[in-house]
Amino acid sequence: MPKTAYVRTKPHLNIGTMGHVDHGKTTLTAAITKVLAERGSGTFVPFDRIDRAPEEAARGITINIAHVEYETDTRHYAHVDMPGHADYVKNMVTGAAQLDGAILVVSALDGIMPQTAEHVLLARQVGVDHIVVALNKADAVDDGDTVLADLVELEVRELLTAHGYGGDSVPVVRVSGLRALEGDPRWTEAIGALLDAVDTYVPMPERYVDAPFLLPVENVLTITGRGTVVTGAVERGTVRVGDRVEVLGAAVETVVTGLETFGKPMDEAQAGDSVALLLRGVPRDAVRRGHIVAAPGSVVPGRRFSAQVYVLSAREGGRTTPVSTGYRPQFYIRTADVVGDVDLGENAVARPGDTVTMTVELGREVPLEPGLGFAIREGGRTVGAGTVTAVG
Ligand SMILES: Nc1nc2c(ncn2[C@@H]2O[C@H](COP(=O)(O)OP(=O)(O)OP(=O)(O)O)[C@@H](O)[C@H]2O)c(=O)[nH]1
Ligand SMILES: [Mg+2]
Repeated sequence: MPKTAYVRTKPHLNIGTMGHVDHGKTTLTAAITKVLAERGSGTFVPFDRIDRAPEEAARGITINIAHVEYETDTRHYAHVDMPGHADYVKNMVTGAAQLDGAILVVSALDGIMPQTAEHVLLARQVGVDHIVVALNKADAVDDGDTVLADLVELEVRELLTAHGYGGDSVPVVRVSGLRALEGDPRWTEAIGALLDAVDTYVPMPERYVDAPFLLPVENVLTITGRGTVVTGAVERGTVRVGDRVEVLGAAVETVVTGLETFGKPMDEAQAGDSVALLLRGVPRDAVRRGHIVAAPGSVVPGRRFSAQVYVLSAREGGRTTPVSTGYRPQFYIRTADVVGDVDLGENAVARPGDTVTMTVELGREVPLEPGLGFAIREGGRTVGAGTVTAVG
C-alpha cells in the first residue's frame, strides 16, 4: 500500500528530553504525545513503545535514542528521548548534536543529580542554545507545600546560569508526566504549558538549506529487497531522490533512491529534517554510524585540529588527575567516535576544571571545521568538552 507523503505545513524543529536517570524523561515524552493526540495533532506513543529496543526493556533504562514526532498549533517537532544512564552519555552526545532546543527533565523530588549537570554541560558544548526545564514529579512533592520544588527550581536556575544559559529567564514548568499520562486534567494542562514554553522560548533556528548537503550517519539498516538505509538528521543543505552523494568513511559514491521521514516518503529533505536515506548498491557493512553522507566533493576530511577544551572537574564526573601531552582518549565528533592524540604544547598540563587549548591528531580522518563541538571520553565517562578552533 502506498504510504502518505510527508507534507511540510509547519516549521520543523528538533527537540529532546535530557536529564538524570529515572527523572521521568520517557514518561514525559509519552505524556506529551498523549496530550497532543487528544488535541488531535499527533499520535499517542505509549511508554513501552518509546523504550522499545529489547536491550532497553531488559535493563529498564533508555539506551538508544528514541525518536517520536508531534505537532503543536504552530510547529512540527521531532523529539528524541535521550538516555540518562551514565554509561550511555555517548548516545546523548550524538542525540544532542542535532537539537534546536532541549527539555531538561529534573525530578522535583531528587533535584540536580550528576547526569543533570553533565547533560547541561554537554548540551552547551554541542551547540544546544535553548533549554526549557520540566520540573517533573511535581505530583509527588507535598501538595500545598512547594518549598522543595522551589529549592530545586533555584538550584536548576543556578546550574543553567553557570553554563551560560541565563537561568533567570529560562522557563521552568512544574509537571507530572505520570499523572498527565493517567489523564489528570491539572497535569495535562501543565503539559500544555510546557509545550507553550517550548513553542515560544525555543526560536526557529537558521537552516542552511542552500549549503552543500551533509548528514552524519546515526544508524544503518537493511530493507530486504530494497537495499541499505542510513538514518540521521540533515545537518545542512538539501537532498532529493536521485541526487548523487558520497559516503565519507566508506569511500563510496552512490545515488539516493528513496527518502523518508517518520515512515512518510518525501521528495526532498532539508537541513533539520530527521530522515532515512535509501542508498543504491551500498553493502550494509560498508556504512557505519559515524560516517558522513555528503554532496560529492563538498567536504575534505582531516585528522589534525586545534581546539579549546574544558576538562571536567571531578565533581562533574571528570578526572581526578591532570592530563598531559600524549594523552589518548576517545573523541565524539558528530556521530563518530575516534581515538586521538592530545598535544598540549611544551610542559603543559591540563587540570580538571581548566579550559585549555590543544592540538589533536585523530586516528582516522573525519570532516572537521571550526566551530564544531565535540566531547572527550575515557573509560566510559565524559572527561572533556571542546570546540574546534582551526583545522590542519
Ligand atoms: N510520581 C511520579 N513518578 C514519575 C513521574 N514521571 C515518571 N515517574 C516514575 O519515575 C520512574 C522513571 O521514569 P522514566 O520515564 O523511565 O525515567 P527516564 O528519565 O526516562 O529514565 P532513563 O531513560 O532510564 O534515564 C518510573 O517509575 C516512572 O513511573 C511523575 O511525574 N511523577
Ligand atoms: Mg527513559
